Amino acid sequence: MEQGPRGGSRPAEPGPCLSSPRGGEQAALVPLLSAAGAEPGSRMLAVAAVLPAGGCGERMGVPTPKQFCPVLERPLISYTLQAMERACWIKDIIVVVTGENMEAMENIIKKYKHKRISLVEAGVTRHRSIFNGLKALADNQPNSRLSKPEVVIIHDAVRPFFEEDILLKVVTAAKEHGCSDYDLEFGTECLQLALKYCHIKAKLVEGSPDLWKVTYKRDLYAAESIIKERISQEICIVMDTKENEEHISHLLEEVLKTELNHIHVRSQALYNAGSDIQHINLEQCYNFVCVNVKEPDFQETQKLMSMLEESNFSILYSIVVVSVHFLDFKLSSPSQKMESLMCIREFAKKMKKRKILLYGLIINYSQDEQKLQESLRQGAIIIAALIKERNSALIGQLLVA
Ligand SMILES: Nc1ccn([C@@H]2O[C@H](COP(=O)(O)OP(=O)(O)OP(=O)(O)O)[C@@H](O)[C@H]2O)c(=O)n1
Ligand SMILES: O=P(O)(O)OC[C@@H](O)[C@@H](O)[C@@H](O)CO
Repeated sequence: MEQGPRGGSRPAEPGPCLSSPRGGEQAALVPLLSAAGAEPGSRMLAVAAVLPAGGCGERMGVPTPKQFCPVLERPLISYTLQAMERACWIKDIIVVVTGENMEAMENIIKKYKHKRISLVEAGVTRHRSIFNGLKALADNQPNSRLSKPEVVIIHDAVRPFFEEDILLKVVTAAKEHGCSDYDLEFGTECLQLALKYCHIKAKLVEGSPDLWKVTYKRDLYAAESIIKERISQEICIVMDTKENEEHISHLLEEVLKTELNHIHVRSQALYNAGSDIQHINLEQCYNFVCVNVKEPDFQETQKLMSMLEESNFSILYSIVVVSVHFLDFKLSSPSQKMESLMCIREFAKKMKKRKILLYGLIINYSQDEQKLQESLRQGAIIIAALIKERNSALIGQLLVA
């Protein structure tokens, strides 16, 4: 797949298809692709994808092939599958891996609950791997549950960042366009090969800068930064009070909104969420700030953590929970409060195994308005750093603002 224009910034989720494709030229294709949008009797375009993942990643210089290298503790290829699965109109996704990595790939599919995937054995070159993937989709395969598609998207398994709109553009181009001199001049070798050997008129579709390929070790760090940036965009403040009842939670929310540009912050009273915290999952929030106003210790945070644990939120990404406690430093010392919260350390270690990163934050609740604003601002900066860094070495620490 070639590069396409920038789409939304949210990562895709496996599971139910929540997004609906939009946009000018794509609109015409939507009824062809979406089962829900198809007119009775209209024919749906059959689309499949082949993801070559059979390379050894020599240029990366590490023993693990780059498609299996962990990024935020999850194999790179799982991010690519996650993005591909977002297009629910792609019927089959063929992943091409070497025989020796077949089992590892099966485990990844199981662990991260990827859907619509079939595995095929790789060839010695990328083109041969792709060819094997295509052969599996041909209509003459004995005992195959796969049906022959009209359009096949070929996408390197090591290009994890792309949106549904570029997939639609590529499929549209495959259906509608011919090949221009310009494409042949400035396109990739794949376009020339398609023309030379298959007499297929290829079309180059412009893509976003995010579509780059992970090739060298530094690219893994870049990928990690992009993912961290994306999952830091949503923060849910959870409090142990009814909404608007407690001034302090809302002050913190206001400061977070002004201090953390571009980040979407929203509040939720925990008692409202009840045991049904699943609806937050649908909006893909992986960051929680739990404000313990009424409870003397971190009972409210524990309640939230049990809910998160039960809901199995953390399959794809680790979740950051910042347990916030207010204290007037003039009336009692922060060290006393710290002592009463010491058990957070053991609890954080336990939660780490469930991919929940727990940190503690004590904020000075000064009666002096100016001081209070200052400590809230400092608190917001600490919260932002914890969420952006997702540093597991700092779990269970009690920070003071
Ligand atoms: N025999 C091969 C070689 C490559 N690929 C896949 O093609 C994509 C793009 O190729 P490239 O970046 O060159 O990957 P590697 O061959 O693994 O890297 P290197 O050239 O550094 O060894 C990767 O997803 C890779 O796994 C494949 O399926 N089969
Ligand atoms: O240039 P590199 O060897 O890094 O990339 C090889 C392929 O991934 C690349 O040629 C296709 O994706 C382009 O169609």
